Amino acid sequence: MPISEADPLLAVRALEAGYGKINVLHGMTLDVRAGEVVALLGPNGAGKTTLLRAISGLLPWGAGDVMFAGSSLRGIGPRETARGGLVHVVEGHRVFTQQTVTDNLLLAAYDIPRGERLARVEEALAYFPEIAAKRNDRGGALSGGQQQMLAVAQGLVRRPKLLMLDEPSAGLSPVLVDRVLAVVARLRDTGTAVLLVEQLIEKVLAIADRVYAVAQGTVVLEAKASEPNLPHRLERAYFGLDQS
Ligand SMILES: Nc1ncnc2c1ncn2[C@@H]1O[C@H](COP(=O)(O)OP(=O)(O)OP(=O)(O)O)[C@@H](O)[C@H]1O
Repeated sequence: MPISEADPLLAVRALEAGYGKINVLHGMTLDVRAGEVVALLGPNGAGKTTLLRAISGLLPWGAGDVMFAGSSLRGIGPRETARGGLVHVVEGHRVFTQQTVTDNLLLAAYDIPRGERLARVEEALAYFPEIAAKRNDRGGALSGGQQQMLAVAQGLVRRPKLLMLDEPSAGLSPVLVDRVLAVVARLRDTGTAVLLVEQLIEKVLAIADRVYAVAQGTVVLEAKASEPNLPHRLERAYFGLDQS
C-alpha cells in the first residue's frame, strides 16, 4: 500500500525489546516524518541504542510494531531494511582499515547497480571534503574522527530515506562535531529524514525539528526543538519530574 503524505515515514508503536529475559524498551512509541530531523535524548542506559537496533533489525523485538514507509519491519533483518531505505550507522562503527576510503564506500554500495556506484561514492564524499581529499588512503590512515565521518558517508551512499545515527559526535573534537551536525542539517534540506541519538543537547536542539526524551525504556517527553526552556524540561523529564 503506498504511503500517504500524512503517514509518518517511521512509526514505532508500543515496542517491547530487550536482551534475553531483560526487557529494555517498555512500550516505546514515536514517529519520524519524511524529511524530519528527530533527536533521541536521555540518560545512559535509557534504551536509545536498543531502540535503534530494534528498528533496523539488529535486535529482534517482541510486542508492538515498527512501520517504515507503510510496512511492518517485523522479522526483517538489517540488510533488507537498509535496502528499503532505512540505514543505521551503529555506535562506534568500524571502517575497513586495510581498504581505501573509496573502496570502503564501494563496499557499502555493494548491491547498488554497478554503473551507479561511483556516482554514489562521489555524492557521499561531497558531504565530507576532508575525507574526499584522502579517498585513496587506507581507512586505517584516517583519524578517529575522519573514520567516523567515513562511517556516516557509507550510510549516505545508499541515499537513505531515513538515516539513523547513534552518537555521531562521540569522541569527536568540537570542530568535527559541528561538521557532522552540519551534514545532518544539509540532509534535512535534501529531504532525508534523520533519527539521531545525541548527548550534546544544545547542539542537537539547534539542528533538530523535534526531540524525544527517553528514560527507562519509554518516551517521557516529546517536543518541538524550538520550544522554550527545553534543556531544563528535558532534564526534569529524565528524572520523572515533568509530564508533557
Ligand atoms: N548486549 C546487551 N546485553 C544485555 N544488556 C544490554 C546489552 N546492551 C545494552 N544492554 C542494557 O540495556 C539497557 C539500555 O542500554 P542502551 O545502550 O540501549 O542505552 P542508551 O540509552 O543507548 O545508553 P548509552 O547512552 O549509555 O548508550 C542498559 O541497561 C544496558 O545495560
